[in-house]
Amino acid sequence: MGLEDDGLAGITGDRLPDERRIEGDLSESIRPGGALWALASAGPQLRESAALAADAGLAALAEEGRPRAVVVAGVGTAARTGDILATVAGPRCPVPILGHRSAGVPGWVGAADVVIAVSASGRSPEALAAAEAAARRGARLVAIGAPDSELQALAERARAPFVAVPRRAPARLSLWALTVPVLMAAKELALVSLVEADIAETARRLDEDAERCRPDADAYVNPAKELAMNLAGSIPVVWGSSPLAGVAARRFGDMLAANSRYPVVSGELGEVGRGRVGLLDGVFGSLAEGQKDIFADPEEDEELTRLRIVLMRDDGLDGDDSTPKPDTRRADAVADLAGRRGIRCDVIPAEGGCALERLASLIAVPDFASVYLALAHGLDPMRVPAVSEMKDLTLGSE
Ligand SMILES: O=P(O)(O)OC[C@H]1O[C@](O)(CO)[C@@H](O)[C@@H]1O
Repeated sequence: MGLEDDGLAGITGDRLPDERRIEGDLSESIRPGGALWALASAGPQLRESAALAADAGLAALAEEGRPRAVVVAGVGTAARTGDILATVAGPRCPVPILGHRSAGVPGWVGAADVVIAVSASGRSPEALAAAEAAARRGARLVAIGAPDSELQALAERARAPFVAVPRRAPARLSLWALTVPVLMAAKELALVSLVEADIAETARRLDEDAERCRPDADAYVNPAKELAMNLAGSIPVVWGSSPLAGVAARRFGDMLAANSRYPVVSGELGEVGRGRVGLLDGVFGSLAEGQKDIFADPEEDEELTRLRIVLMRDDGLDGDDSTPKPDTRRADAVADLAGRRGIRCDVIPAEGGCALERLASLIAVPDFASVYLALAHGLDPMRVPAVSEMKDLTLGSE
């Protein structure tokens, strides 16, 4: 499709958010295939993918024992599954887990390694090139993506296991369907301990959060609508207080950019505290808040763009000695810093009894919030013209 067909003409929406848009008729988003429908299917996605992965012959991966390294290859949401694997495996994982976001695989990959190629469509040039390179170099390969895709054909030629994940929604709305097979592959390699109860509890939590965030629940009882309206008109700054919360923060960045079209700053507090936290003192931080004095023109004050912090707070799991306890002082400190400057801050606490569930507890509500924020601006969260145009303009450049 060319620029004229899918360019600026495809962009509709309103610069100013209007809460009435998310309290009204949302039938377009809740019909099968709509954005809210896809997010509400997170729990079922997880269960279905676990069953598909269990039947995909992943046990063959373990035949040659522990690998030297695991490379998760793909782009966008597919690449996020590698970040999730690394955080669920934790810092004591005996082998390195690396995300590879460009075509092919790193130069050192060879027969001692495992490559997990992930692509929701089964078509991304990056994942295809990774699968091809892995097979050529004799690395153990597992591929995850749409059934009957190029990726499946490639995996079959390489006699590698393939987990066929049905494609019912865009990749970013299929995070859980793509993630579970990656985790199950790592489980076969004894790199993560993921028991059935972890999957069941995580899926249950996703179901419960979907219920809390359902379209007919008003903003005062719906945490996603509340978060969306808190962020409306601001520059969201999403910081995670641990490596696990950092993954959730970056995921929220992906969703705010693609669905709500908001510029986002996201990261992990350990790193942020040594540099980026400086933005609290800038034009959109304390300088904007400083305008709130009794002499300020209220209209001008309203027009100022401000930062809004979302703090994803992970205080660790009692009794878990596989992961060092996160340093809670960082989360306290950033909330304090924001308070001193008058910058508003929403805190989302991690809950649950295992890493996967804790991650889900930080991702589910923000995922819904990104869609509600898009809808509040009259934007279609499913159509992202800039992404389609980018694809057109770079076709064949890989
Ligand atoms: O998972 P796939 O199909 O390889 O796509 C990779 C990425 O490309 C996009 O489709 C954008 O081009 C993203 O939405 C997606 O995460």
